[in-house]
Amino acid sequence: MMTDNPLLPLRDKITALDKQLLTLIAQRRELSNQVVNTKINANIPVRDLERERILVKTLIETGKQFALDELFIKRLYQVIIEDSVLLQQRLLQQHLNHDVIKSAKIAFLGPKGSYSHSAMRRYAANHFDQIEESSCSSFKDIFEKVEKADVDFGVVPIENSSSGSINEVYDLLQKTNLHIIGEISLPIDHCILANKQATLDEIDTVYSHPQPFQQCTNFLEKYTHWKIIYCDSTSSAMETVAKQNKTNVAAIGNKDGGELYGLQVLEHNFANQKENITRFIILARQAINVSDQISAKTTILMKTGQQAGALVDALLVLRNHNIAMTKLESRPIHGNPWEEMFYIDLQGNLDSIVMQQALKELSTITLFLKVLGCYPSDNVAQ
Ligand SMILES: C=C(O[C@@H]1C=C(C(=O)O)C=C[C@H]1O)C(=O)O
Repeated sequence: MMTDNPLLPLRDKITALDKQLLTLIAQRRELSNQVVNTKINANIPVRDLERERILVKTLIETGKQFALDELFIKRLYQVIIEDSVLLQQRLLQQHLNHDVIKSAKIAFLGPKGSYSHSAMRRYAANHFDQIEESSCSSFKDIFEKVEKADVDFGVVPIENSSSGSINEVYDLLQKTNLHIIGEISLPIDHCILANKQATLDEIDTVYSHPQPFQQCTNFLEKYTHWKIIYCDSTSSAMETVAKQNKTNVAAIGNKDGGELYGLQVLEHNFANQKENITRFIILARQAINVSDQISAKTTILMKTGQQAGALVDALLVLRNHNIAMTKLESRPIHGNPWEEMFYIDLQGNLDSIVMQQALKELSTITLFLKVLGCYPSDNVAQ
């Protein structure tokens, strides 16, 4: 005989409360939307860290009355405020660039189900009403499709918190005329994905893109008998495993992608760094303007002379203008052995007076200097 689930009445109440919570969050978002209009008219910066600090402090006090934990409230509002700030940044950017792009064609490393696909979808959801997805089999292919105007934008990974820079992408940036117009960071939870019925003990062959293998070396040391096979993307690895339909093969990729190919998760969250994050950049043929009311990043490419202290001299220019550097990367210049190209991510707007002055000074002491792009920073740390 069927018995009624005793949890049902309470679960119904929880569901009803959750609906109210979402309604309130949507109302809060709408207010944030109105706030940005006032900020545009009065030229006020989007971010107000002091207001955020006082707000969270007050909420923690209020939470105490309901026995709510301080850390819980901090985490909850970090997410809510981040969403609010990113929403305002996007609205401001649309206002400045007059570009509410309804429909866009975007290239990514595919097939569907790759991390690049997830990053592309997340970026697109916040920027366009409609998209046409263009799946590519290499990073080079993505660059070429944007350059040839086969697509409007390209999304490529640039660095990962476990394995570091994605050199192939840095090398392609050296030769392209494309501009970086945005960035998006995606938490990466690698999974061992196998066909139904398979168990971890049976696996002897693992397919994936070289990147996940690099990010999971500690975990892979436990399985030295696994044969490792490189693929164009994590999703093509999943596709291969699903097609073979055997119980001794597996792919490393993400859970959602695995579902798409009918694979089960045997193990997950095993990257060398527990917080495994990949930062992706968005490429376009045209540079964008970034509002001085939001936090911006400028990426430059430069080649210094080979004399002692040449790089230090260049970095001193940045320090003297109080420009913070969030990343410095160097890559060999093809055809010029032992010469290096430097990639620098700077905190600041390309159009600001300090940045313009710093770049002017840098151009006099470097052999080559190019701005790869200025774009809104997606880092909304509090
Ligand atoms: C909503 C505002 O914009 C930003 C977002 C905030 C929020 O979501 O609470 C608070 C301060 C600002 O950084 C505001 O200025 O009030």
